[in-house]
Amino acid sequence: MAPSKFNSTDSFGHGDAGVSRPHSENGFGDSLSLLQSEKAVQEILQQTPVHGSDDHLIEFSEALRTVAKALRRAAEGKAAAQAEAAEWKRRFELERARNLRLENKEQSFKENNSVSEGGRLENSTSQPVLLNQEREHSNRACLEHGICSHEVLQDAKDVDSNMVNNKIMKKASFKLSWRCKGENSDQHKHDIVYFERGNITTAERSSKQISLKWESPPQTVVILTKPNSNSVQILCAQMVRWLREQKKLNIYVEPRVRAELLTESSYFSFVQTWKDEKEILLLHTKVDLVVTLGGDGTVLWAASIFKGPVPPIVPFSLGSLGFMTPFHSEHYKDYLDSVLRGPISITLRNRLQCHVIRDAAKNEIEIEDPILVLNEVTIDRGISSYLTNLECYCDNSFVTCVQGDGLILSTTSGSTAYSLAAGGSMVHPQVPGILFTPICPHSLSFRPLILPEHVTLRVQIPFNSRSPAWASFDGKDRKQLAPGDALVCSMAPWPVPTACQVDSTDDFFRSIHDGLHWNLRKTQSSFDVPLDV
Ligand SMILES: NC(=O)c1ccc[n+]([C@@H]2O[C@H](COP(=O)([O-])OP(=O)(O)OC[C@H]3O[C@@H](n4cnc5c(N)ncnc54)[C@H](O)[C@@H]3O)[C@@H](O)[C@H]2O)c1
Ligand SMILES: Nc1ncnc2c1ncn2[C@@H]1O[C@H](COP(=O)(O)OP(=O)(O)OP(=O)(O)O)[C@@H](O)[C@H]1O
Repeated sequence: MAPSKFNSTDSFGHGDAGVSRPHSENGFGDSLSLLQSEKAVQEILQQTPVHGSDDHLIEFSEALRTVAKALRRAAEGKAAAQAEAAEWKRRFELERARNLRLENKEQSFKENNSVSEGGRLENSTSQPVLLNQEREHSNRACLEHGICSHEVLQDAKDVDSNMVNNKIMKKASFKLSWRCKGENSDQHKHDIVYFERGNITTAERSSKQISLKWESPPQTVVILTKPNSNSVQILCAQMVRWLREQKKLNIYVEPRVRAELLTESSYFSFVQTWKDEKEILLLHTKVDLVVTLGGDGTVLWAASIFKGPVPPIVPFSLGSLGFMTPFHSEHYKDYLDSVLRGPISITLRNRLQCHVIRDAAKNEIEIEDPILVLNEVTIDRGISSYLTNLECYCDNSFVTCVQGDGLILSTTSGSTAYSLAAGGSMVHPQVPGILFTPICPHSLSFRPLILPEHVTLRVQIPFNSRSPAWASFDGKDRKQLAPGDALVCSMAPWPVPTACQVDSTDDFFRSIHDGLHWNLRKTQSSFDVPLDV
């Protein structure tokens, strides 16, 4: 992301940018007064009908309209800057938390000479050095061999919560690399585009198949299940027992599921769970693998639990459609066996990060927490019978105004869900892009778009909108957007890695064939008589 644009309210590119100067220059004070002034100007314009003969009034009202436009742009600049400020703040806090964690970790290794049995953390005086070396080595490996290497996520201040049977639980490390079909060597070229002797050649493509290889065995699994289903409950109990007895894994489930298991038998008392939101936020530091039992909704649910990094997910299909659930539950032992052994193909499913920017909160530094979606964010008319009136911007360029039932901003994973029903294209989940799909637009020429992954989209509810709009996130958590509010949306830095049954492409085609019966048609019969060629 580009550096903060606090002083760039004049970069909307609509011609009269000079009007929206930084606050001290334009004489209007802060954005609050900007928007109040805009409202006041709009009111004057509405209350004062101008007749064809009033030349001065026409001139005056034109000038007022220009001022109103300039004020709106300044306010929009503020909304974008707020979103960006929040993003930088979040990054800063993440970085600070990471540094603190590393410092604590090294400190705690210095203090504890021999932390656990089993020789894992013996020779602790040399451990910090080793950790540094490991980290350096892994960083180098990351740069040399793949898109990302591993990170050992032992949170020092969470040592207690990560201790099971007096053993420190260390997250399993793994390496992700491109799997190059047909390429003999493991060599990777890192420049994405080559420019040699005047010829431009692409070398790396982000849509190559990604392979996950465990560098230490996974130890902890969380199983997430669809509620209100007997078959899911039965399978869950069998899987927990098998993973514990045959694979010696630590197992987490949701509090509801733990209660169900304990009602069945006290045997399941080893199963762990979490108490509150704070513990859920730490789940990714303890869990090596996520297993979902349900349909696509359960995968969406699993993704929504992880507000930051997501461990690899193995989605078992116990629903009716299952676009994102390629594993059949009958063969769960074979599948889990091979996943735990690795290497496995994975699909890195991008998520969208959505910020709701309230007009009413324009003076506050804090804005609402971002919401991450795996399928899509939808802005629609809710229960209102009026057309939506959504002003859309891509980075700082005006895109269009959506007048219709609403707009879907979808990931490529979500392209087979609501966006598809609204006429959007189906897109392979590893294609980096954001789908811009209108819902029942009241115009003959509004075709859906696919935009590059790096853009920031902003959907603004104008003050003259007849009614509020509603945003929903993966079909849930509806939020009202009042006139003046905006939704800012960009690609999140934390994708959802889902295990493939075969590979990303094979799984994708299988899902559209089996799930949608895509382009299924009786084969046309051949001619009965031989063709005269
Ligand atoms: N008109 C529509 O098609 C429509 C309307 C509302 C919501 N939805 C979709 O439902 C999703 C929420 O799913 P849920 O299971 O929690 O709700 P749900 O139980 O109402 O199921 C919605 C259906 O959408 C399917 N689905 C979900 N994600 C999919 C994907 N990525 N590809 C193909 N199909 C997918 C599910 O399998 C299910 O059959 C939303 O994110 C939205 O995409 C679709
Ligand atoms: N662990 C969970 N806790 C709460 N709600 C869940 C959980 N898992 C799934 N859900 C919700 O339950 C609903 C149904 O789940 P899911 O889509 O997986 O099942 P399904 O409808 O049988 O499958 P399909 O979507 O393939 O038809 C969804 O709305 C989903 O958000």
